[in-house]
Amino acid sequence: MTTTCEDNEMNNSGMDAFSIQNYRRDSTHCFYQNRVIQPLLTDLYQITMAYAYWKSGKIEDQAVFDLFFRKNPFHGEFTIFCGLEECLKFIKNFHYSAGDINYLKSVLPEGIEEEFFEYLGKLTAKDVTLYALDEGSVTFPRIPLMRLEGPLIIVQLLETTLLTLVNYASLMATNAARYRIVAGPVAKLLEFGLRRAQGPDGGLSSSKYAYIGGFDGTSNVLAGKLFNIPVKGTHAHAYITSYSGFDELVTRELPHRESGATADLLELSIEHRKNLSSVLHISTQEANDGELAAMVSFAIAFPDGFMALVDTYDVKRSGLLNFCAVALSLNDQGYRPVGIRIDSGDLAYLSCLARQNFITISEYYGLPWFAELTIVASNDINEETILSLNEQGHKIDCFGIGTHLVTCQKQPALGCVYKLVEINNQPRIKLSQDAEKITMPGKKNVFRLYGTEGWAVIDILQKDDEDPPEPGKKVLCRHPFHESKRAFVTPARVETLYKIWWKDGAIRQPIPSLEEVRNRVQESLGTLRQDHLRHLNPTPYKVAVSDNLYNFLHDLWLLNQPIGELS
Ligand SMILES: Nc1ncnc2c1ncn2[C@@H]1O[C@H](COP(=O)(O)OP(=O)(O)OP(=O)(O)O)[C@@H](O)[C@H]1O
Ligand SMILES: O=P(O)(O)OC[C@H]1O[C@H](OP(=O)(O)OP(=O)(O)O)[C@H](O)[C@@H]1O
Ligand SMILES: O=C(O)c1cccnc1
Ligand SMILES: [Mg+2]
Repeated sequence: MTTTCEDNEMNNSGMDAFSIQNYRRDSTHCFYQNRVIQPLLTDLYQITMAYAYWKSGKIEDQAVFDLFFRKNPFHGEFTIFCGLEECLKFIKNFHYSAGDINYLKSVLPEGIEEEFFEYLGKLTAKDVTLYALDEGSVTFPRIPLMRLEGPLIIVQLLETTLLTLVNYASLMATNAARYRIVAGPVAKLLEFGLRRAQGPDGGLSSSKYAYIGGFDGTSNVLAGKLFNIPVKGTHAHAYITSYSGFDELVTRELPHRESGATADLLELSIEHRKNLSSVLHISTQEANDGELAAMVSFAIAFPDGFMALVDTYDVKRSGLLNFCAVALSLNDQGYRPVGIRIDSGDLAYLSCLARQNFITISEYYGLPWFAELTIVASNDINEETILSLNEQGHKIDCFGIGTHLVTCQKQPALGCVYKLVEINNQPRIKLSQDAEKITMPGKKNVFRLYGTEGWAVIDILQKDDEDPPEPGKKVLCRHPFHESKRAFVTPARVETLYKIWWKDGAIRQPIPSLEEVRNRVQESLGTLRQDHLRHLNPTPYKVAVSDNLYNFLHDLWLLNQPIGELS
């Protein structure tokens, strides 16, 4: 299903997201565009180069650029490609306004010819062609995620913005996908990172790409509204600490869900707390009355969605006892509480303790659902914490994750680069002391070869004019730099990874919905063997070049590498 105007309007239930100042609705494709994404969101040197290209008569030059990265992030062996939809919106709307041109006149050195500004004012990306992988695909170092062809000046001018749109989106989706892998398919994952994100745009992007990468929802309300992502949340310690005793409770009554008969929820809870004290062998002496009052008031506000933070004073001696007392009172009034959140202490131990108490109560009171109450854990959780919790054994149903997820603390940037690989049909190569950094010259195509068991075996880059590999036919796959590293692969299936997304001034494929991209991530990861995905020392996935491309690359390398002289 692709996103249509109607879908968006329905999804947002008539809300006025379109009027939000910093987001605009694209007239044809009806998706939001952050207004910050515009041609001046670039590095000055792109515009300086544009002038120098223009001045030296390179207006008609045709260029090909590849956008790729050299190393998978987070010590992993895979990356999720994201950001394509944003790139397409940017390319589609690429145009310098009169205000942009005036600003550029004010910052560029004096003496720049007026005709250049006239040229810039008319510039669009209509002559650009964009090839790219599907958004949400798993990918690897050296695979060009995108290939851009078109007039040198415009394709050069796109560089920085495309990089900023792909780098963080892909890093974030990869990070989220890694959390999903360690948490397993069942645990719920909520993104709580807005307050710790790299500013408001970072916060919105992280919520979007965390969802795409496999999270179940976000606490970020605007992200929910703009991207139609499920929004979820509990409450903060402030809510609990805002009460210090029973007498601060203004409302105590809660009508029964069916009969409407009112009961004093505080009285019921105090009574249940007394009984629970002997059932759970916890003294009521140390249970905090302010905490109970806060929980009662929250339960009255949300009798159908009661979820309480239990670690404000002491999970074992206060929070759990108070929560269970209020939960039983809600049950008396015909409601089903939801669960607890633990935000400090030993999350393995406390979640097991909570689950044990829930089971005891469920058996004692004959309430099977009590054993199944949701346990949410938060507090500086990262991949390693989840792995460690898994080893220890825990009873957490849902992880709320902020700082480590959205700031990508383990690796704060994906190093995507944008390199010229061909100009006027002539290949270009960028040499480096470090062979791994040498660029792959020329227009290339990329294929994924699958084995008989359905796993992805290898990705192969070929020259654009080569015939694609065929199922059942042996393909020579070569390491791009090590002559002796070669293998024959007979694929059971061949996947062409590129599609043309933008050509002749129009988007050429249906834009997948957020849900489709999210599904694509899991489907794509599902084709990788487990050893590529494991946390510790994962096996690198092979990215090869065809024999033709190998020879082409090495011939050009020798041609361009000066021969040193020893004296
Ligand atoms: N069982 C566990 N195994 C591994 N790591 C855990 C476990 N329980 C909690 N953690 C992690 O340990 C860290 C504990 O943080 P910290 O030392 O600040 O303690 P805290 O419980 O938050 O303390 P405070 O009560 O003072 O806020 C957090 O990053 C948390 O995710
Ligand atoms: O820990 P994170 O992964 O970043 O998840 C988000 C955190 O945000 C909240 O804490 P808050 O800002 O209230 O402060 P705190 O860290 O002192 O609990 C919440 O209680 C989580 O602990
Ligand atoms: O809803 C929550 O529990 C929440 C939201 C943001 C940050 N920490 C927790
Ligand atoms: Mg915290």
